[in-house]
Parts: sequence; structure tokens; C-alpha cells
Amino acid sequence: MAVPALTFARSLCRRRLRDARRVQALCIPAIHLHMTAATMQVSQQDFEKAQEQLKLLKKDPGNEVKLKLYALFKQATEGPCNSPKPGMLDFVKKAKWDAWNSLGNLSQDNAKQKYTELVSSLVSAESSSQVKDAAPEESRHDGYETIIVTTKNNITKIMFNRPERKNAISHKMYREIIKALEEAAKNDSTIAVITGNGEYYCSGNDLNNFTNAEAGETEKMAKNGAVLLKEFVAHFIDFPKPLIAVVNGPAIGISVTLLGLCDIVYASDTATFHTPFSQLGQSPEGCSSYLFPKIMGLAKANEMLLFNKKLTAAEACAQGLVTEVFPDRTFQKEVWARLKAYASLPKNSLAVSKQLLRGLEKEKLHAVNNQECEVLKERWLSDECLNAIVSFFQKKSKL
Ligand SMILES: CCCCC/C=C/CC(=O)SCCNC(=O)CCNC(=O)[C@H](O)C(C)(C)COP(=O)(O)OP(=O)(O)OC[C@H]1O[C@@H](n2cnc3c(N)ncnc32)[C@H](O)[C@@H]1OP(=O)(O)O
Repeated sequence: MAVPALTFARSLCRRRLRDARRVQALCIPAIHLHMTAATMQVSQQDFEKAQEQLKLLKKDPGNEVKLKLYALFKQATEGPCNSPKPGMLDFVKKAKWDAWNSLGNLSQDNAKQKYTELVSSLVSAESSSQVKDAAPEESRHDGYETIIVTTKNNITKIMFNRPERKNAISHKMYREIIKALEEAAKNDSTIAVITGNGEYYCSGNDLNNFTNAEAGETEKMAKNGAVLLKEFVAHFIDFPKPLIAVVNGPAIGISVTLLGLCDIVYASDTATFHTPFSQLGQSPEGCSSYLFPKIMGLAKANEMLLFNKKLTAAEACAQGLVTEVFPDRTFQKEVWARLKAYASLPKNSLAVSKQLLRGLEKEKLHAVNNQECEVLKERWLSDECLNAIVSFFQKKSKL
């Protein structure tokens, strides 16, 4: 007994074969344009050259154009159509006859010229589309200052771009990343990638975010910070397409915790992973208090999140936070070749599969995010946190 899906696939194949034969039946030779400006007439040589060029076209120009070419070729070589009209049921012959007959008394010279022009336009359309195919353009999205957002090969790349600050995330950058994720969720790209410009991936929260508050406004600053952080992390939780981190160098703080919300993490062997929350008088965010123990087990997560243990790329890979580590020398080349291949996979299939893998956890993750932000809001007002920040700016402490 035939399986319905197979029967459907076979009938589709048969239909495609029939269409292809029809196209073949209509196929005829063609040209390139070499008109002498004086006469605007094509020579027999140009007409023959056009026929050769038509054979070299890689793309099927479609039945309508092929019928036109057929008609012009017949008119140019035999003159007006005077053969008997084929029967109604002989579709292909009738379509060809109709096309030829529609040229009426067009002279053979004019038919040659039109044929030559048509082939010439097909040749130039194909060569310009080949240039595009050979090097798909990278389009840069407008309206960003702290990040660079580009789309190429079905990949939207969001690049932290404050290399002189080790890509620390300022308030403006949080907002721009939110906007970029919203754009990437809706645009035609298949996957999105987060990476850093320069030697660092990202040095985490910009500590200046804490120093910009007016005197007496620290509580407001903490409250607003928690609202922004919650919205920022929520965009990672809800991002509907595969999200890949390309960790090009050291990663600190929130840039590490977010890796648990990414679907794949590729790291250079120069990358390190550091979440010095207690050292800064703070507490975990980015859903790491829930996801890190799940990913690496409670014992290893404790070393990172409670005791500030910095991991090498190899260690992070062994603990499941990183998918794969590459030598820095070949990192960019290898990773982007791989991502290009991934991004050519069927987009909707990837999106629904991600939803299956992550969907059930979303509600939990939002609850964790909420709780982490509430705790952090209090932490930011603590002496422990304020002292750590003062100490950093007095150049007394660096990580
Ligand atoms: C909405 C709010 C949400 C809040 C979410 C909370 C998240 C928690 C975290 O992310 S915790 C992590 C916070 N990050 C840090 O504590 C890192 C602090 N930076 C450093 O320790 C060092 O700068 C370094 C180890 C990253 C690099 O050291 P190195 O000696 O190689 O380079 P410099 O220190 O000279 O750095 C060059 C200049 O960049 C400034 N800078 C680097 N990182 C940050 C940062 N995170 N915040 C603010 N400024 C940063 C650094 O001060 C130098 O500036 P200068 O040239 O003016 O001295």
C-alpha cells in the first residue's frame, strides 16, 4: 500500500518532470547584441552569436520569454507564420504557433534585431545577478552607536562595539541590544549571533552605570536599573531564533551569564569566563542562578557564582557552558564558515525546534529573571557593592 506522503511526493515529482519537458520542448537557440550604430541592424553574425549565448544561459528564463524567443527566431529565419494551426489539445505546439503567429508581418530583419536585443537583456540580467550571488552584500542596520548590527548570509550579527572600554555594557548599549534583538527576531535572517569587537568579548556591566546617578537618587537609579535589566534579559529568554555567542576573548559578568540563554557558544581559546559577583558585592543575574547549576551541576556553578572562579575556555567547554573551543588563529574563519552552513538550514524548522527545546522553560526563566533583578536592586544599594565600585574607579582593584 502506498504511504500518502510518498504518493504525494511522487505526484509532485511527476508534475515537475512534466513541466520540465514542456520547458524543454519550448527551448530554442539564441544571441548577443552587436548592432552597428549607423543602421541599428544586427548582422547575421550577431544573430548567430546571440543563438550561441542563449545556450549558455544558466537560468531558465521562463516559458513566456522562451515562447517569445521561439517566435522571433522563427520569424527571423522563416518569415511570417503560415503553417496550419495545431489542435486545441496540443498545448505546446499551439502555444508556439500562437506566439509566432502573433508577430504578423514583422520583417525578418526586425525579428532578428528583437531576438538579439532580448537575448542581450537576458545575458546582462544573469551576469548582474551572478555578481550578487557571488558576494552577497552585508547590510548594516542604521541607528546604533554602541553596537554594530549587520545582516549577511541569513545571519544577523550583533557586535559589542566599545573596544576601548573592553565592550562594557552602558545603559545605552543595553537599550540598543534590546532593539537589535527585536529587529533580528522579525527580519529575514535565520539565526542571530552576538560577538565582540576587538580583544575582549565583553567586560560586563559598565561600572559607570552606577556612578551617573545624581546625589540622593541612588534608589531611583537602582530601581530603573532593575527594570532595564529585567527587560534586557527577557529579550534573550524570548528570542525566537537560534542565538549563537561567538566569544572572541575574555567575558565577564552579565556577558557570561547570558551564555546560558544562548543556543550555541563558540569560544576562542583566548576567551575566559568570569562572574565575580560576590567580589563586587552583587549577585547572579541573566538566569544564571537557575541555568548554571542545570548546565554544569551545583558544585561547579557554586565555584563560579559564589566564589568568582574564572574558567578557561577549555574548562567552560568541559562544564557544558561552551559548545566548542577553536584556536584563536583560525577562530573567525572556522566559526563563520560553520554558521553560514547552519544559517542555510530551513528557517521555520529551526524556530519551531528551538521553541520545543526552550518553550517549557520560559515561564520559569521569567520568574527567575524577576527574582534575580529584585535581589540585585537591593545589592546595588549595599555598602559592599558601593565600596567595590569606588575601589574600581580609584584604580585600587581590577578583576
Ligand atoms: C542596567 C544595569 C544592569 C546591571 C547588570 C549587572 C551585571 C553584573 C556584571 O556584569 S559584573 C561585571 C562588571 N565588570 C567588571 O567589574 C569589570 C571591570 N573592569 C576590569 O576589571 C578591567 O578593566 C578589565 C579586567 C576588564 C580589563 O583590564 P585591563 O587592564 O586589560 O584594561 P583597562 O582596565 O585599562 O580597561 C580599559 C578601559 O576600559 C575601562 N573598563 C573596562 N571594563 C569596564 C567596565 N566593566 N566598566 C567600566 N569601565 C570599564 C577601564 O576602566 C579602562 O578605562 P580608562 O582607560 O579610563 O582607565
